[in-house]
Amino acid sequence: MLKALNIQKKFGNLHILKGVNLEVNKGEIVAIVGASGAGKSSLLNILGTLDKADSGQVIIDGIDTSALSSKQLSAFRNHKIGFIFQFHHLLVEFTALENVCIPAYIAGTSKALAEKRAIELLNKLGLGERLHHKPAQLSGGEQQRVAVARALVNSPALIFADEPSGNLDSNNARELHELFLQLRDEFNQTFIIVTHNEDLANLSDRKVLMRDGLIVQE
Ligand SMILES: Nc1ncnc2c1ncn2[C@@H]1O[C@H](COP(=O)(O)OP(=O)(O)OP(=O)(O)O)[C@@H](O)[C@H]1O
Repeated sequence: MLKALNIQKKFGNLHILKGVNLEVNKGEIVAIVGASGAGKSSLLNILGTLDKADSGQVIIDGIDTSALSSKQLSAFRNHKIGFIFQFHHLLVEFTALENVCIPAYIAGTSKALAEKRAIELLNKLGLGERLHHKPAQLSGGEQQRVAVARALVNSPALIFADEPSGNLDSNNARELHELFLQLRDEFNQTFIIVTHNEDLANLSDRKVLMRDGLIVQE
């Protein structure tokens, strides 16, 4: 599903990633853990094609992403990758349903089909009664579940999450973690998650420990 080969990244004089190799299989939940500053978010951004490595390759679903132009890469991200961040980044002036539909519209899906898929997902995530609420009218946990539905709407091959439960209380965090397991079990969904949350790291299929720009244990 994903293969990263010898990923290197420098910011100025700082050597942030020093040759990271990682392989992730379909249907796997992989947690990237490690101390603050180890390079976890930098790695996630490169694996998710939001940032470019100085050298090395990221191959997703058999496609070498380093060979894609920026336009091809945008389309690739829209179709193949879903993102969930610590702060949900929902658009405040749009409803839950509209927020979930937006990536589908960008992918060229018709309004009818996008809404059908979005409603299915929002129902599944327990938000069937909240379709027309705007983010400010939703709880933090609900907002994050809308962000999960948005990440799923184009049926991505891979979901990247950076501290997805970092902004949630323990009950909402637990519910979100259970949702990830359910999506893995039902849809064989693949997740790569950066987290400091030990519960989430422990329930993942594999923990990858980063230290000082390298994976030190898989
Ligand atoms: N755009 C940037 N420019 C310069 N330095 C950066 C940039 N992004 C990250 N860094 C530096 O790279 C190092 C790794 O940062 P990164 O955010 O990947 O760590 P992390 O392991 O995710 O940390 P945390 O757990 O605190 O989020 C840090 O020293 C950070 O200051």
